[in-house]
Amino acid sequence: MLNRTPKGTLLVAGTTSDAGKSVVTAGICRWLARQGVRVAPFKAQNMSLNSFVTADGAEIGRAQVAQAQAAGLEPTADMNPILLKPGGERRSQVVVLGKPLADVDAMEYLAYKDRLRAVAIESYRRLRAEFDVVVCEGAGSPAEINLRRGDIANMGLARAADIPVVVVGDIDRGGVFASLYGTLALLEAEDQALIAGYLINKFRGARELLEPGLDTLRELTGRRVYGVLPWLDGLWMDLEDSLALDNRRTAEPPDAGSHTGSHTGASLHVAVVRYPRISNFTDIDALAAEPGVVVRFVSSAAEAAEIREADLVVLPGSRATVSDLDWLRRTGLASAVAERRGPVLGICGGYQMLARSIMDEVESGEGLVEGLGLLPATVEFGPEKILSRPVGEAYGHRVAAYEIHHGVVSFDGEAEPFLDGCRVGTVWGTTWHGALENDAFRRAFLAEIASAAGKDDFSPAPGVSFAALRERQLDALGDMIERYVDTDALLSLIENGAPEGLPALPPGGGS
Ligand SMILES: NC(=O)CC[C@H](N)C(=O)O
Repeated sequence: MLNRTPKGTLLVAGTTSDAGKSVVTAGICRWLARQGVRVAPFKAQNMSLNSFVTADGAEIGRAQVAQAQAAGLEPTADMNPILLKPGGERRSQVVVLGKPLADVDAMEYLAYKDRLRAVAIESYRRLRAEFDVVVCEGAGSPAEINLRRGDIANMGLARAADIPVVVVGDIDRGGVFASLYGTLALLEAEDQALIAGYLINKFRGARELLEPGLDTLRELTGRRVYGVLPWLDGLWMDLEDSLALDNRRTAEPPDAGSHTGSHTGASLHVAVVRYPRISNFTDIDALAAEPGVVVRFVSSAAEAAEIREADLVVLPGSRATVSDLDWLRRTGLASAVAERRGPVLGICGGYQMLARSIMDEVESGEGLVEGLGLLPATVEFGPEKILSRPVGEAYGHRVAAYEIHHGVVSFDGEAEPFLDGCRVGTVWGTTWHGALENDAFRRAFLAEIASAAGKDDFSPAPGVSFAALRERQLDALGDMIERYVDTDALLSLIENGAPEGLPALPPGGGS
């Protein structure tokens, strides 16, 4: 426990996307919360297709939800006031304080920026008023100098609210010294004055070998290295965006611990279709967490065999149902799905694809489109976005879930109800995200899938608690901060702001 209540703030920036900002922010939140500090996470602007619905029906990025949990809080819209959900190469839906505001291309978005900066700063100020500490997460890199003028999430925020900044660099990807140095040096002097120092992330190897580089970095920049964080396996749950998923072929099981018991029978193979606009892929994490369930992502025609051979195929959520369905057809994966006899589960966008027809003047503007026709259902897109936290039942177990969609599915009497959706034979569809996180339901569903796939001997492990896994991950991140960060120095930065007299480096900081 700390001998005082620290009050203050910090912004965690990164040299690149996926440098580990979300993980570090979550870790700092958990570390502070464990010491009785009332801390809240904040990310002014997030670009992600993994989102969640707060208790009062606001849509925010999933990473801020995990960080709120790390802080012991219910998530609120203020923690991520602006969420950009890319739907095409250049277009995004702009979600402001949890509700969709507009669908814009990258140029049109510039016109919104001043207004949105004010919205974000108001959210930040509300959190500051309510909590002792606010830990902000930047977006991308603060040295995207082409975007600096309109910036809301990095130095634009830090300058507007006088927030000290630490920059996280990913040493595993290489070039960490150049990117840490260059990120600072490209910024203008006033921005540089807020960059207090660095965190090296994802380090594997001998610390002694790193030390000379750290010394040089300190000398060249006049700044601290607050810590060197180790490479940690399996700490990705909820804290990644879809960009990071590009590198992943399998959903790694988190460390389930020894208390969960084991499954019986042969492994169950799950193939998850990774379309270009896959959304809410955190739905898959609960499957990957089950011992004996092997999850693979399928994203090209070359992998069609996986679709044919898997025990279960999952069509997950999609931010662009009609164009992802078109992609499914062009890759030939659609016919592989249609030819299957074994289980298929469609979730939200994936459920919509399984319908007979999709009427969409809203998301794609394509009008009437033929679906895969595996379920006796039709979809009608509406302008209003449905954001809710439904609770229902299946297989005699309570299921708490969340919904994020414009498309409304209706099904006819041939189908049996399943959650809010339906089932015919070995094809299941639901609009609900997060259903698989409900442990008893997930086990019952997996047992049913196993028998439908002819693996009657499979029986899921009796004791996996998905909520407990999340908690353990957050604890591990809190431990990481406690162990590998100079926490006294970090606390002093949070309380006192960036030290006076930090040198400004050329070229950004003058000659
Ligand atoms: N969450 C989802 O999969 C959304 C599906 C679809 N894009 C819709 O808005 O209706």
